[in-house]
Amino acid sequence: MSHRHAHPPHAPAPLPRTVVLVGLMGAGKSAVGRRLAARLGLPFVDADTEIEAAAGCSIEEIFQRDGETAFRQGERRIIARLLGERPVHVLATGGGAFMDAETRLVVRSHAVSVWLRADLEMLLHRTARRSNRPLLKQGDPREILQRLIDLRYPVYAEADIIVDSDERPPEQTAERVVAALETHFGIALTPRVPAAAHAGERL
Ligand SMILES: Nc1ncnc2c1ncn2[C@@H]1O[C@H](COP(=O)(O)OP(=O)(O)OP(=O)(O)O)[C@@H](O)[C@H]1O
Ligand SMILES: O=C(O)C1=C[C@@H](O)[C@@H](O)[C@H](O)C1
Ligand SMILES: [Mg+2]
Repeated sequence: MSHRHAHPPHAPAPLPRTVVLVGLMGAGKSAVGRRLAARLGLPFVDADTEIEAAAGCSIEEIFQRDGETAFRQGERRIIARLLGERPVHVLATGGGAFMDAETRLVVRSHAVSVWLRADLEMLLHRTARRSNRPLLKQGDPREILQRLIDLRYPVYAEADIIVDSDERPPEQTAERVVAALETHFGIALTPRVPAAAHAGERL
């Protein structure tokens, strides 16, 4: 009967599409994406990491050795493959990925896109430490990020959903993405394996 296939009470409404996170370097695509995936009980995939694994070296090395154009080609190919082959997941893209028209088309047809929007000061603060951002080493980070904001924000604005990634902790940003997804799809999303229920079963 239909009951046998019904979701157990604590199962989520299944997310119909992969969530693709877009935004500038430091927007929190990786940090928020990892938490969002955990919250939704979905696998988390980081396109930058996948590109590095496929190339066998870091993004900085790809930029140095093969140039940005080659990196962009690899990025386009890997994102198309991930969205075509992987079941529903949370995908953090590299900051430049959504600028590619072909990638935007693939994202539009396979996924729901979420722009994590952050202002210049926030981005500067968050990118001050970590590397893997060869673009920020080409000059003054403030000037570079401001230029990228001017260039990219009108395109990021094409995303299905926009969530502000501000000074609040990434967990809260992830929760606001969940709420926006619920509104977008008109469904209720609950964790696949609620921590409390899981612990309870083990007692
Ligand atoms: N509220 C927040 N939301 C997102 N990230 C935050 C927040 N607070 C602090 N961070 C930190 O900011 C840093 C940059 O975030 P993250 O690496 O996720 O950016 P990104 O969008 O993946 O950038 P890139 O495009 O370069 O990969 C991380 O160290 C992250 O932990
Ligand atoms: O904004 C960008 O163009 C980039 C962002 C990073 O995620 C990496 O994909 C790479 O450093 C390029
Ligand atoms: Mg990242």
